[in-house]
Amino acid sequence: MEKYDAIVIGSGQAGTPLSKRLAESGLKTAIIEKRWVGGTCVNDGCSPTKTMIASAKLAWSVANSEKLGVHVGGYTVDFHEILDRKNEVVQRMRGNSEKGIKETKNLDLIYGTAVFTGPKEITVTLNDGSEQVLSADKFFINVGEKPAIPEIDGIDKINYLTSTSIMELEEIPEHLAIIGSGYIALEFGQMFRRFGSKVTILEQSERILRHEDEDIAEEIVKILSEEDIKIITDCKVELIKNEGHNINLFLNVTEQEANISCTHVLIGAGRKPQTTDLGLDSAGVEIDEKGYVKVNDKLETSVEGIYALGDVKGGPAFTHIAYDDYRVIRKNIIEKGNESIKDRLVPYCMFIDPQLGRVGITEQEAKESGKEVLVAKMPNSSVARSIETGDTRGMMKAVIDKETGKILGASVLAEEGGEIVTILQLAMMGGITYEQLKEGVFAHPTYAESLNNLFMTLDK
Ligand SMILES: Cc1cc2nc3c(=O)[nH]c(=O)nc-3n(C[C@H](O)[C@H](O)[C@H](O)COP(=O)(O)OP(=O)(O)OC[C@H]3O[C@@H](n4cnc5c(N)ncnc54)[C@H](O)[C@@H]3O)c2cc1C
Ligand SMILES: NC(=O)c1ccc[n+]([C@@H]2O[C@H](COP(=O)([O-])OP(=O)(O)OC[C@H]3O[C@@H](n4cnc5c(N)ncnc54)[C@H](O)[C@@H]3O)[C@@H](O)[C@H]2O)c1
Repeated sequence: MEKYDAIVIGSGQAGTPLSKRLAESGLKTAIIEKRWVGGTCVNDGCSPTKTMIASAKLAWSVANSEKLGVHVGGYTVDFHEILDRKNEVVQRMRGNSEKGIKETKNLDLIYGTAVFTGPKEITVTLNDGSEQVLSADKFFINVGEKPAIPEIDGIDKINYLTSTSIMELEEIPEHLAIIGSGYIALEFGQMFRRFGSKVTILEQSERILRHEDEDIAEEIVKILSEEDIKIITDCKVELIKNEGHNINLFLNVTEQEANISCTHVLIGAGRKPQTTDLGLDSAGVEIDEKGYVKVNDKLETSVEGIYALGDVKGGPAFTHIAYDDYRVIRKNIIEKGNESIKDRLVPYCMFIDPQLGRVGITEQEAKESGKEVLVAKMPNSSVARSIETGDTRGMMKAVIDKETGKILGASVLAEEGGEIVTILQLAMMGGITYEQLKEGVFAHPTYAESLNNLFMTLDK
């Protein structure tokens, strides 16, 4: 048995930088990865999707160029070239991460699948089939999530796609039906519609994006409908069947039976933690009823010296949150600090077009909490920059503490909504009030300048 000071399981967005810092601090460290360095974000998530979304956006811009007086005389989408570019981006990022690990002194990168086989002991089945038993004083679990497959009659008999396998398709689907209407459904749905697929989105709840404000969700439905994306809500997929080259989905839509025939089915119904085969019982690490590792606000598990970071601990599943988990652990363990994940801001951006940038609380959350708030709201048709660029889809809104004037949250559905909301996040971090933003001098005509106008709506 080989003994380490620290072992990181999973080379995701938290595990990779953490393993390097642990090793640099003088600890003999190993990082175990069963697949590829970089985890979901680099290999199956953020980077490949956003690379492909850039192609989809360009296709849409070309298709709509006449509105701005530019006539291009037709265009074609070469899916293979799009995939080649995506693969090149992914391989470059993965390669850089792997190189960084390999060049770090005191750090061993072991390719294999780790399973706890005792307290502070793991067995790694290496990719050549052999086994290694390793022990360490400290373990860091960063194994992430994988797509959750809903229990639907017949689902195992069809060749369904997940967010991972859809990026390896050889052809653009003729008709893509998507089960679910979250980030994965909406980002891939709009992307493939722009590549030429017919797209139908099937959501079991009464509306899409229930955690967002209703007006924001309605605006998104309107935008996607304008691109001929069909969204069916209140819909239960009861049975799925192959029918020749097609796949038939039998639906119960608001208690009416309906039927859809499509060529491909994408599952975008959430993700689940990769803890089932991790042997956490042998280590005594507690999980919740959904399989997420239970942690406190310092990311400590139920066993001293074992920590969990990133998606596997549940809660918001984003790359920047996994990375911030790394920061908390680094501060506490290497720099002897006293950091916590409690009350940290959780910004995010859904990369549909226009983007939905979000931070802090929504109007509906403010109402539920009974807090006295002001809500500033403005359509992008009032934004000079949007009018000039010819894209007035979407809206901006901010929730403000009535007593202090400080911003509590914001939703920006706009071109570069992710960047615009970050300005509001900075205001939240610095305690800047909405009145200061209303009177601030910002370069004309930028999206940032429209924040003057957003907060001026409160004068009326
Ligand atoms: C399609 C898609 C698009 C996304 N887009 C965005 C986005 O735009 N912005 C954003 O912030 N987030 C996005 N996300 C979410 C983001 O990818 C994740 O939140 C982030 O990657 C989580 O990182 P992590 O460190 O928790 O784990 P992961 O990155 O999932 O890494 C876990 C690693 O552990 C390895 N592993 C698992 N079990 C074992 C084991 N037993 N032994 C050894 N290794 C193991 C896995 O192979 C994997 O490499 C997206 C996700 C998906 C699926
Ligand atoms: N831009 C980003 O940051 C980004 C992009 C993609 C993915 N992600 C991450 O990946 C995670 C997973 O994304 P996701 O879109 O799969 O999950 P999600 O939780 O965002 O949405 C899943 C949706 O599927 C619906 N659903 C579940 N079962 C269903 C069924 N049987 N029939 C119909 N609808 C059903 C749910 O009601 C929900 O609306 C997200 O939580 C997010 O953290 C982030």
